[in-house]
Formats: sequence, C-alpha cells, structure tokens
Amino acid sequence: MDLIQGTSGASTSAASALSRGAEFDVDLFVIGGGSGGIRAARVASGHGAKVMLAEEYRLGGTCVIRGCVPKKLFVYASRFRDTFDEAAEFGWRLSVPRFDWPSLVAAKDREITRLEGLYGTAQDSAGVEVVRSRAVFEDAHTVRLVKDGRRVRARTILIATGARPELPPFDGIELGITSDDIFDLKTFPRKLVIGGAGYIAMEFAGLFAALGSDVTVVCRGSNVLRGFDEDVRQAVTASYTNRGIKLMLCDSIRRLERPRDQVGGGDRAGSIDVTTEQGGRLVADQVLLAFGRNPNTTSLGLDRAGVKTGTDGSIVVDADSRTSVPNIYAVGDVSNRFNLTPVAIREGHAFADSVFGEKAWQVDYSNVPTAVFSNPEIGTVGLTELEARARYHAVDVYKVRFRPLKAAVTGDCEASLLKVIVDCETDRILGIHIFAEEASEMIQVLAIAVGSGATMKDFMSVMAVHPTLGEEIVAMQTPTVRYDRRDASTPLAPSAAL
Ligand SMILES: Cc1cc2nc3c(=O)[nH]c(=O)nc-3n(C[C@H](O)[C@H](O)[C@H](O)COP(=O)(O)OP(=O)(O)OC[C@H]3O[C@@H](n4cnc5c(N)ncnc54)[C@H](O)[C@@H]3O)c2cc1C
Ligand SMILES: NC(=O)c1ccc[n+]([C@@H]2O[C@H](COP(=O)([O-])OP(=O)(O)OC[C@H]3O[C@@H](n4cnc5c(N)ncnc54)[C@H](O)[C@@H]3O)[C@@H](O)[C@H]2O)c1
Repeated sequence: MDLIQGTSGASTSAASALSRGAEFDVDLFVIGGGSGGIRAARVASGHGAKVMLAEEYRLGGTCVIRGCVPKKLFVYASRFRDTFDEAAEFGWRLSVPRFDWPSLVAAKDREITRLEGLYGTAQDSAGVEVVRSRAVFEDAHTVRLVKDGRRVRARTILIATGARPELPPFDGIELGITSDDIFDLKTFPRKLVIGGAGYIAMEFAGLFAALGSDVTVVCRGSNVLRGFDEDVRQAVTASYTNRGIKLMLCDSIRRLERPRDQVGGGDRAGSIDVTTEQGGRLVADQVLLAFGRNPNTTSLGLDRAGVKTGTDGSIVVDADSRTSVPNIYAVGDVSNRFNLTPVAIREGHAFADSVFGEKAWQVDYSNVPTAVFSNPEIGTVGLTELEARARYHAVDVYKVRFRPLKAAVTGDCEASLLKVIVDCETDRILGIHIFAEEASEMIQVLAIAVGSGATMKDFMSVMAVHPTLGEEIVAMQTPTVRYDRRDASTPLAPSAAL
C-alpha cells in the first residue's frame, strides 16, 4: 500500500516551474484517489510537479475502502472458527464462542477510517491538493469539478478511476448486492447465494461459510476460478464441498424475486427467491453478484478529450500508460491490465517517475504473483501447467499433496497442494501454484525466485526449514510427470486427470 511503502515531501525541483505560466493551473491533474492515483500524485509532487487530485467518494479507493483491506479483515475474522475447533484438539477448553457481526463491521470501519485519514495526511504533506469531487473532462487539458463547476487546466491528466461491479441483465437484479455493499450489511446473512466463481466469489464464499453462513455458489463454467491451474481449481472445489459450501456448476442465476408471502411479513420477510437457468430454486437472505468488474469510464467525458476506449470500455494505453491523447495517461483497473492493487501502484509510480522525474521506466508484467484469500489460500505465480505445455516443448510437473503437521492432531484430512512447473530444457521454473494455509505469504517470497530465473536445481539445493509447509518445495526431488511434445508416449491430458 502506498503509505506503508514510504513517503516523500513536496519538492522544490525545477519541474514545479512547469505550471507557473498562465496556460495551466497545475502540472498534473489526477482523476481518482485509489491505489494508482494516490501513488502517482505523491511521486509526481515529489518530483516538483504542482498536483491536484480529485476523489468523488473516499480517499484510498477500492482497495482500502471496499476491497483488499476490509476483505482481509473479514478473512481474519473467519479463520477463528477453525482455530477454535482445532484448539480443543490441542487441549484448550473454551466456552462456546459466539460471533457478533456488528462488532466486526465496526472494527473494520475504524480501521478503514484510520487508513483514509493517513492517506489524506500523506497527500497533504506531499503537497498534493486533494479535492473531494467527481471530475470529468471538458477537453484534453481541462477537467470540470462536478461539485462546484470549477474548471481546472492541466498540462498532464492521469485517469485512475478504477472499476465497478459488472451487473448482467436479469430479472430482479436490484435485489442482489455487490462486494461494495457486503462490507456494511446491517444483518449477518444466514443464507448467502453467490453468482460468479472468480476471486470475489471464492473469497467471500470461504469467509462467510466460516463465519456461519449457509453458502451456495452458482458458477457458469464447469469449474471455479477460470484461468487458474487445473489442479488448484480441483483442490478448491473438493475443499469447499467438504466444508459444506454448495457449488452449482454449469448454471447461472436467471431471476431474483421477493417471495409472495413476504408482503404479509411472514418468517421469510427479507428473503430472496433465486431461480437458476437449470431450473434450480434457492432461498437466500442476500445474493452477492460477483461477475467481474468493468472499467470506470462512463460519463467521464472521454469523447470530449478524444481518449479512445477498447470494446470492454477500458482505456487503451501503451507500455508507458499513455492514452491515444499524448498528454493523458491511465493507470490501474481503468486500463484493465492486471487488476490488482500492487500493479496499479507500480503503474502510477512508473508514470510519475517517467513524466515528472529524471528516469523513465516501464512496468514489467512478467511473473505477477497473485493470491486468492480463500480458505485455505491460493498462491500462484507464472504459468499454469496447461499454459507451459502450450508454450514449451518439454515440461516437468512436480506435484505434492500433503497434510500439515497440525492435521495429525486435529484429524483434518484436507490435503494441501504444491505444484511446480519446470522447463526441461533449461530447468528454469515457469510457474508455482499452492493451495495451502498461508499460500499468499509463501508465493510472495517464491515470486522473487521465479522472477530471478531460479532453476529446480537451485530449489533442490536449498536446505529445508523443518517443520514447515514451505519445506515441501525444496524436498521435491523427481518430477511427477513429464510432457514432451516430441515424445509420442507423453500423456496428453492435464496432469490433474492422472
Ligand atoms: C472486493 C475486492 C477485493 C479485492 N482484493 C484484492 C486483493 O486482495 N489484492 C489485490 O491486489 N487486489 C484486490 N482487489 C483489486 C484492487 O482493489 C484494485 O485492483 C485496485 O484498487 C485498483 O486501483 P485503482 O487505483 O485502479 O482504482 P481504485 O482503487 O478503484 O480507485 C479509483 C478511485 O477513483 C474514484 N473515481 C472514479 N471516478 C471518478 C471521477 N470521475 N472523479 C473523481 N473520482 C473518481 C473512485 O471513487 C475510486 O476511489 C480487490 C477488489 C475488490 C473489489
Ligand atoms: N485477492 C485478490 O487479489 C483479488 C480479490 C478480489 C478481486 N480481485 C480483482 O478484482 C477483479 C474482479 O473480481 P471478480 O471476482 O468480480 O471477477 P473475476 O473476473 O475474477 O470473476 C468473475 C466471475 O464471474 C463469472 N461471470 C461473469 N459474467 C457472468 C454472467 N453473466 N453469468 C454468470 N457468471 C458470470 C465468470 O465466469 C467468473 O467466474 C478480479 O479479476 C481481480 O482482478 C483481486
């Protein structure tokens, strides 16, 4: 996150002279105070630019206010359930724990309000002028602040407006909620139906099930988490099913409606009837719509500025984050590259250094690690097995399923998964996929090795730290399976099917 990664004061460098002429009010106008915009504004100001930033909602953007941060706090809350259960096996005698949803929501609110304040202070001390208003384009150098109609002329404009939930058209969709709403529900949802099976669906399914909801995921595809490694997808499906989460595969939501008896205020008041395309009928307290996110480009006046968008509504940019208009740039989710906070931050930083600093650089998108904060977690970096087999002649797959030591006492039968994909010709590691407790922490560190071109021999030569989950990765000695396109006897199916 921007604040934690350092601060920089307002600079007096020569670049500040840029806006002193009458032509422009500021050197840089940033639209959107989320991960990408905040970083860009602060760094540009540090390079001496006169910067103004407009935010229409709350400073911090999706990640801080209704994304990564509150989500991770809820994930922490949800993990106590397993801990309480396991504690008994380790000799602890506890009275029956009771979960209080309003207390969790209040704790989350305190933390995001604190963070929001810190972001404001950091922008102030960096010399960035923050305006609490929606901003729209008037032309390629002018933005209008919707709140008071003020017009600001800027030499350079950065679009960092993020994305918003996709809402496919079906009857009764207004009865559903999105991830924007779920953090502030007044009442805990006892029965939760989730449409979609990507990051948000799987994270919220895992955490709400652990908090005590009866969860059903309605997934359009034949398996969850499209694009992830097949073994990981199968492991999540098995694990979630085992935890009582119902997965309705190859199905999607057709209609939401209030039950007829609800008008009378019967027991089902507030409930929602869900009908699926395959004729399934479910009853829910809440229906979470997690169908992906769309770039925030509508009603921004992009046509008045001449900025081009792609078919998905995202802003078309080059490797320098420059749009079709030379003085206008875009970073983060609005450009729909890798829609992750660290990527938005790095894009904002590269833009600010390149345009206002002395050294230009570009973001390297190879080996971007990512985690799904499911229960257990997924950590992944590099190519999946199927991607590697499509691109390389010969690929070794190392795969181990193991039970953490803790499970020997708790009796938990769930297997964790660790999978490494290796290019046979160079021995270089092409991808790592983990489904295990703390996989997010492991993958962050492993990504350094993969990004540095580590080989399997390098991994094997490292001494294990025992007893840990991570030691499994240096204990892998022989490939589970080799795929060689030049060898007719090589298996053709994904190794998950073996
Ligand atoms: C539920 C959820 C969980 C997530 N969890 C993770 C995670 O664990 N890890 C991770 O890496 N990523 C996660 N993400 C993704 C991450 O939040 C985004 O990739 C990241 O926030 C993108 O940053 P951004 O700067 O592009 O946009 P945002 O952070 O969305 O910021 C855009 C800002 O622009 C403002 N804005 C929009 N239009 C205007 C306008 N016209 N004028 C003024 N202001 C405007 C918005 O109010 C918003 O504050 C999650 C997303 C969601 C929804
Ligand atoms: N841990 C993290 O880093 C994290 C967490 C949450 C979100 N995010 C980011 O936010 C983005 C948005 O998350 P998301 O889960 O909404 O999107 P997603 O793209 O991960 O998943 C969308 C899901 O909705 C399904 N879908 C789409 N349209 C549908 C339709 N009409 N009917 C039925 N199903 C449909 C897709 O098949 C997919 O399963 C992610 O792609 C990711 O970039 C990251």
